[in-house]
Order: sequence, then C-alpha cells, then structure tokens
Amino acid sequence: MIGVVGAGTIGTGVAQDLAQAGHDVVLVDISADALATAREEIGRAVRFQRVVAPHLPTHDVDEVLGRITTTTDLGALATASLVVENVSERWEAKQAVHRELDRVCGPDAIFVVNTSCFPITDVAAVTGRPQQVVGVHFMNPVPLKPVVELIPGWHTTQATIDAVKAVLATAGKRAIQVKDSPGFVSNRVLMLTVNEAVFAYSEGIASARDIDDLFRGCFGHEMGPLATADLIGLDTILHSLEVLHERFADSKYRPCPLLRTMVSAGLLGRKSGQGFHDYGSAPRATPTPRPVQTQGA
Ligand SMILES: NC(=O)c1ccc[n+]([C@@H]2O[C@H](COP(=O)([O-])OP(=O)(O)OC[C@H]3O[C@@H](n4cnc5c(N)ncnc54)[C@H](O)[C@@H]3O)[C@@H](O)[C@H]2O)c1
Repeated sequence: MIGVVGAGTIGTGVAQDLAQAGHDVVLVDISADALATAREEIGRAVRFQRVVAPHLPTHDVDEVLGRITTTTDLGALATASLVVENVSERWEAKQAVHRELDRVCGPDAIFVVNTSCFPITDVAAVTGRPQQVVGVHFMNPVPLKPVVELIPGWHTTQATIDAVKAVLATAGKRAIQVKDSPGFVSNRVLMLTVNEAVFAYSEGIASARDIDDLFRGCFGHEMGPLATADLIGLDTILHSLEVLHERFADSKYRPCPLLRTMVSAGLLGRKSGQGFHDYGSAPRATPTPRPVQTQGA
C-alpha cells in the first residue's frame, strides 16, 4: 500500500495517478472536506481523461476510486511501503508531518517529499531515516505529465532512488535527476517568470489575458505564466517565492506585493474559482475539456 499525505491540488493528482497504475492508496489529510473534494475531483478527472488526453489509457472510475481509501488519521499509514507527502508548502506543516510519519511508519518505509522549493536534505533531517527520503517534484496535472524532477537529499541511498523510480515507472513517469537546491531547476526558473509576470500585470503594462497570450503566441507555451499560477495555486506560488527568497537571501525572489494581497483576499486561482482569470464557481483544478500542458510548482 502507498500512502499519499495532503489531498490538495497536487496530492489529489498523485493519488489518482498511483491508483490508475494499480496501487492501493491511502490518502490522508487533516481536512475531511479536502478528502471529500479529492474523491469528487478524481472521479471527474478520470472521466475527463479520455477527452483531455485521448492518447492515454482510459480507466474505470469505480475501479480507480475503489483503490483509494481516505482518512484523517496518519496512523493508517503504519503498513505503507512508501509515502508521498504533499502537504502545504509551509515548513511547520512539512516538518511536523515527516516527524509523525517517522514515528508511525515501519522502519523500511520510504518517504517521498513533493515540494516546490524546500531542500530535501532539510526535510530528511527531521526524520531518523534520511537515507530513505527523496524528493519527487510532480508536475500538475499529475496524471497527464510524463516527467518528474527527482531530487536525492544528502544521505539518500541509490536503493531508495531505484525503488522510487520503479514505482514512478508503473505510472509511466520518467524521472530527471537533479541536485538538491532550493526550487531545484524547474521552480527556480518558473517562479521568477511567474513573479515577473505578476509585477508586469500589477504595473498595468498589460492585461492578464495579453500577458498569457504573448507567451502562448510568441513562445508556443500551452499556458501563459499567469494562467499557470492560477493552476498551481497563488498561495503555493507565494510560499514558494518566500522559500526561495529566504534560502538564497536574494532579493530577486521577493514576491510581488499584489500576489500577497490576492492570497489574503482568498483569490487563489482555479482552486478558489478566481485568480488572474475567472473560473466561475468551479472547485479546484478541474481541467477544461481540452488538451492540457502545464508546468509544476
Ligand atoms: N500545486 C502544484 O502545482 C504543485 C506542484 C508540485 C508540487 N507542489 C507542492 O506540493 C505540496 C502541496 O501543494 P498543493 O498545491 O497541493 O497545496 P494545497 O494547498 O492545494 O493542498 C495542501 C493540502 O495539505 C493539507 N495539509 C496541510 N497540513 C497537513 C497535515 N499536517 N497533515 C495532512 N494534510 C495537511 C491541507 O489540508 C491541503 O488539503 C506543496 O509542498 C507544493 O509546493 C505543488
């Protein structure tokens, strides 16, 4: 059995993807509402998959949901062989969950850290098993993205890396391995782009629509930076920039004040229905029925 902790934007996708690959999944969150929403989202995403990704295998909704058990009790992961942690990008949450996982899980269990920016070595250090902790930066939406960033921590063993790669392969995922550093490669670059796009928008240089249009039309991106931010979640973008700002002590990562204001106002992007673009009252990241190609956070 595989544990998935955190049933938000990305944890929901991870649970779906692993269940589609045939694994029994226990999905844990502190919020019962988040777990209920996750089940609804997974049902919807499995149904939509044939429309948004006709090249991928189709799955039976009841079979996929039948492999996923949801609970608010982390103790349910006592027999997990592997746990993928996807809780909010806040240090207090990350370290508390890994300490608790270290206490409840068996000594052989491997912990996968799905984080946008925290160094994996820092997370591994709060456990008594740093050799069995590895970072996997999944991309969003997880079931549609074939590549992940894989980040060993200082003490991660090759056996851990191999075991995690084998599980990723069951879900058709290819891992690109990079060294442990805040934001790794993808988010170190992506967060700067998103932040600069927010600055340009806040200075009135162009509308959100035109900023995104430029990136689609000029660079062939499937989504512009502001639509990408909406998909990832503006709170996750803000927290990621805060981590980069603090860890590199470099002002180039200071979050645009507008981003902070929008998060305070509850404008979190797709998951709240409103960000730089309007998504109506739809909860979270239900993909629109057209091919989706996006980045991760
Ligand atoms: N959103 C993305 O596109 C994306 C992509 C790759 C990685 N990530 C990373 O994945 C992690 C989750 O991001 P997200 O966007 O899904 O966030 P989110 O805010 O959508 O969801 C986080 C979930 O964690 C739960 N949670 C918080 N504390 C918890 C605890 N102690 N125990 C159990 N559950 C807890 C919350 O209730 C919430 O449901 C972050 O570290 C983020 O940086 C996000």
